[in-house]
Amino acid sequence: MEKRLKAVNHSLVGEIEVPGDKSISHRAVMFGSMAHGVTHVRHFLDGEDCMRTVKAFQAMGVSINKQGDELKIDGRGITNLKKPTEELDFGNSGTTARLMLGVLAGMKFNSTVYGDASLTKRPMDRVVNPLKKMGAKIDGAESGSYLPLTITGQPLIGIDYSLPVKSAQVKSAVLLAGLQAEGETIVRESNLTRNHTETMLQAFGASIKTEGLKTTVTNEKMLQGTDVYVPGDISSAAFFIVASAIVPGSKLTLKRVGLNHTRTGILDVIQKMGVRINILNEQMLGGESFGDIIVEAGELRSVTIEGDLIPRLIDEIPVLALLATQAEGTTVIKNAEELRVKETDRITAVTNVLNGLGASVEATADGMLIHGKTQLKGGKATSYNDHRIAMMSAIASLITEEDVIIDDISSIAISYPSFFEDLQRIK
Ligand SMILES: O=C(O)C1=C[C@@H](OP(=O)(O)O)[C@@H](O)[C@H](O)C1
Ligand SMILES: C=C(OP(=O)(O)O)C(=O)O
Repeated sequence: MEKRLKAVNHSLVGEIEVPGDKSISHRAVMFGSMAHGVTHVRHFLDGEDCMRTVKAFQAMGVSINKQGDELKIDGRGITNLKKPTEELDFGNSGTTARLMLGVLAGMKFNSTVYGDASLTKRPMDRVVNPLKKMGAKIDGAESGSYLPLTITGQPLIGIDYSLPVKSAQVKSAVLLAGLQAEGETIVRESNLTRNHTETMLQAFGASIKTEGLKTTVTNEKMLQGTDVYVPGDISSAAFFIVASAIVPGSKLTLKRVGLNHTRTGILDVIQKMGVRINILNEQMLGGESFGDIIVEAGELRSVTIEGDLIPRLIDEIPVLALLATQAEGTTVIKNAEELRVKETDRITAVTNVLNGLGASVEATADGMLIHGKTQLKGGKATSYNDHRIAMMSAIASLITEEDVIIDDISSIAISYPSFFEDLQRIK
């Protein structure tokens, strides 16, 4: 579905509560299903990706009832999950695919999993390799590097594994397999990636311990259901944070947004760029902190985004690149090669879309150079069927001289089905 968007000629003012965090929503469904007893989830993200995870567990015999953004999960326990009634379709969801491989590897049954055209191109060997070291039997194209994959459930043994990629999905897959493995499973990271798996597993009663960059989990088949509140997704809030930062005179409040330190790189970067941020009403539930973020536009300057910061803002880089087009000087983004294996190659996609709208962006092997400040003109934008690229283009339209026409906005339902309603509310 194509969409034409017009610029605004006034500042943005108002309040938005973005939907629940995608990473936390996936994990709530998984751990609630694998636990014994009932788990209630509040402010669940009712997006296409998380629904893939819901459907996978329903196919394994778990009763999951959804009413609006609330879920009631009647957990079956890890050992009582049933052989799926069908091949599992993970759609566009990398998180579902990687984490579910860790769950399925140690089951007593066999399963087959597949995804859409984008997911079929994304690397699965990063997860399959450590799982094979644990004793898993996973078959598919190129030694199991790509979906579709067939998993022959096996007894697993713990490993001590150093992550070769900065990926929370790989870390989580190994930890979830570790719950079913004999002995200890240790995962070591070189950069801290999002830690929602570790935090939530603790709330479900797993014996898991993190010391610096090392996480250890032991066999735990008796997770206990608990209630989960899902804070707003900072990766979704990012679009409105940037909107508020690029439209002169704006002041937006984003209510109850997740503020887990492993996810707040965007707040550090935009403050360095000159955006004014205030955090109010900070609270903590289930080990996850959240609060209201107030964002006020200011004079923007360029920054360098690299190293340890990258995993803390990886999904926000497309919209941060848009922000950088409005900053004086050259913004350098490096060490972000992971962007090349997301829903699309996001380095190529962001460069092409922003240049098409009138920006000056150079792609590099592991990032981008964004020369600012440029007046964006507008015109056609390709979404590459990637939700984050489509939403970045929609936010760009707020400041273009002419309309922006996005070729297809359907991918936005992956992570933010109510995006245009929220955009309309502050426009
Ligand atoms: O664990 C997760 O929920 C996620 C981890 C990140 O992926 P990688 O683990 O591939 O970096 C992120 O890009 C993705 O949107 C969600
Ligand atoms: C990369 C993303 O998700 P996933 O890996 O789950 O497809 C994303 O939401 O930007």
